[in-house]
Amino acid sequence: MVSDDTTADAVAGPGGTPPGPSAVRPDPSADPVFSDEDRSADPAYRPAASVEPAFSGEPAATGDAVATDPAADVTPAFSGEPPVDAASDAPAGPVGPVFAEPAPSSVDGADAPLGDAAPDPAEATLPPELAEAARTLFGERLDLAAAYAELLATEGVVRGLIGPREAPRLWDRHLLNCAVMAERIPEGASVIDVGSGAGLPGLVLAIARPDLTVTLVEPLARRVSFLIEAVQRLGLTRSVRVFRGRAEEAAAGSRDRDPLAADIVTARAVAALDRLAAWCLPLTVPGGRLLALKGASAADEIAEHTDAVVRLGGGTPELHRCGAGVIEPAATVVEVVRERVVNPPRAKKPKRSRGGRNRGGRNRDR
Ligand SMILES: C[S@@+](CC[C@H](N)C(=O)[O-])C[C@H]1O[C@@H](n2cnc3c(N)ncnc32)[C@H](O)[C@@H]1O
Repeated sequence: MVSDDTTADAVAGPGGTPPGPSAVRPDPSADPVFSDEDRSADPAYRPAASVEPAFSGEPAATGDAVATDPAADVTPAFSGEPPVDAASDAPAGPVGPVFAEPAPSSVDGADAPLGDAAPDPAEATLPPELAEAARTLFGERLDLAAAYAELLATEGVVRGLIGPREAPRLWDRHLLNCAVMAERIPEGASVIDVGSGAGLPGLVLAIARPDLTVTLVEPLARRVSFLIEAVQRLGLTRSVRVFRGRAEEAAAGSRDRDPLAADIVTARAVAALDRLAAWCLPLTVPGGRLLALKGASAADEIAEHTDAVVRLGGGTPELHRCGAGVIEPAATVVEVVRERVVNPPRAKKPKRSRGGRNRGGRNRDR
């Protein structure tokens, strides 16, 4: 369905759901935002038979994104760094640190059969009943939020990042629901949004809170391409950057790049709490916090995964209702403080026999 020939340009430039209840809807945790996009269309996708277990749509809030992550081979890079070749995902030559031009429609998804789902910018119109909440949360940046909503309802749908049925529900389900997380974020904080997808909640927070510096971490090429263009079109290049890669890669750093870290790490609909803690706590400065936007499963996840979170250096996860009195119902956010720095277990060296060969090898030679 949707091709991703935009990848090289996208990574050359600088720069999907969830849960959480919304102002007028039931808990969406069981109803992921992303459309069932054709994962095989993404160049980072590896078919189940050759690399990994079958991919069953988007990882849900409790899903196992690691085992099924089709982006395992992606070369991590900041936007502005050397691009990734669209076809192979191999690093290509260097390019200037400028945004890619918005991709021509012939390569960014116009080939996809849109049918009745042809995007209608009017669907991104702020419903009157949500206007007050939106004004409260976005203040004088409400126009910017509206521009982002329109981008999601048009390009986001065309590129298969947002299901067409989501377009009329963008404000309550996504923008407002994510924006309320801002109340848990201190003034001037640095934020890393893990598994940003189409920019949720990271871009929403950057819009609502110009005092924040936000890094969007996302491994999949097509989403990164969208994020880069969104950052450019919304004029957020000074406060938002896009890192293409997995959270684990962002935290590990490389020969050329320091590990990433921030005061606050956010995530929505990326993985269950134990896995999220394993990915996100290493990205959190000591004393900083992981904020996971969750749905109805939040309390169960806390009960199930507290031990694992604590083993990973986190404090006891706390459940917070955000946006009370602004959106109905309030959003559910699980908060974990990084209390201790726990180093990942070191890989064991293979045991060697006296002759210097490992046992497995000797046995095999027999
Ligand atoms: C269901 S989508 C949610 C997107 C967005 N947060 C939202 O709420 O709409 C999950 C996202 O997590 C990303 N992801 C999966 N594993 C990841 C990892 N290890 N590090 C960073 N992102 C990851 C996927 O590529 C995907 O874009």
